Amino acid sequence: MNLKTSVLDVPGFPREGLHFKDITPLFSDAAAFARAIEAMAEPVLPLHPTHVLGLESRGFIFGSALAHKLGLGFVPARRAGKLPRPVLRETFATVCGEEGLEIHQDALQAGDRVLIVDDILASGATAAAARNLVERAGAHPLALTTFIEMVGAGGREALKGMPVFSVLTY
Ligand SMILES: O=P(O)(O)OC[C@H]1O[C@H](OP(=O)(O)OP(=O)(O)O)[C@H](O)[C@@H]1O
Ligand SMILES: Nc1ncnc2[nH]cnc12
Repeated sequence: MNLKTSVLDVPGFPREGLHFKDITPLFSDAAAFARAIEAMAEPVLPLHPTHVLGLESRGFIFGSALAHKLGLGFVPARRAGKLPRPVLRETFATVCGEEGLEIHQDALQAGDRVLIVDDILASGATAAAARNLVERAGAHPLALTTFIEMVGAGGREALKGMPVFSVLTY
């Protein structure tokens, strides 16, 4: 199965000069979505994660499916201001301005082995913020698993020292 047929290229979105990868066709195709989750699960099984940290919002879709498949708890990393109880917050720069990512202060504990899950790795700013949150919580960031990796966008460099697994590269 060629999963690239489930990803549509949208030049000019969300603005001129950017090239958006639309993965909604993957989600609506049960067989393709299942194959994507299998491909994301396979390399991380030997790491023995205890939790999945899913990054808002498309990382929630992959992350919750993966957590279910692996029998793990799911922790959401949300945009700033969305979680109701005390949080840890990391801010980072994106092409659209400054963003904040938060987890509940009590979401992870020392000794937890956390798999960070997102839909796409580009500059790595989002995943690096997530890794910092895991470390600040006293837990261990095991790896990032992402469906798409934009090679040459700086993601691997931003996550130096942490394994990165991706299913599709562009
Ligand atoms: O590696 P980076 O340069 O940080 O880019 C990757 C991030 O960009 C997208 O998030 P977006 O803000 O578009 O969120 P969404 O999933 O809610 O659409 C994507 O879901 C990743 O989280
Ligand atoms: N090229 C891209 N397509 C979709 N989401 C993204 N997030 C960062 N880069 C992206």
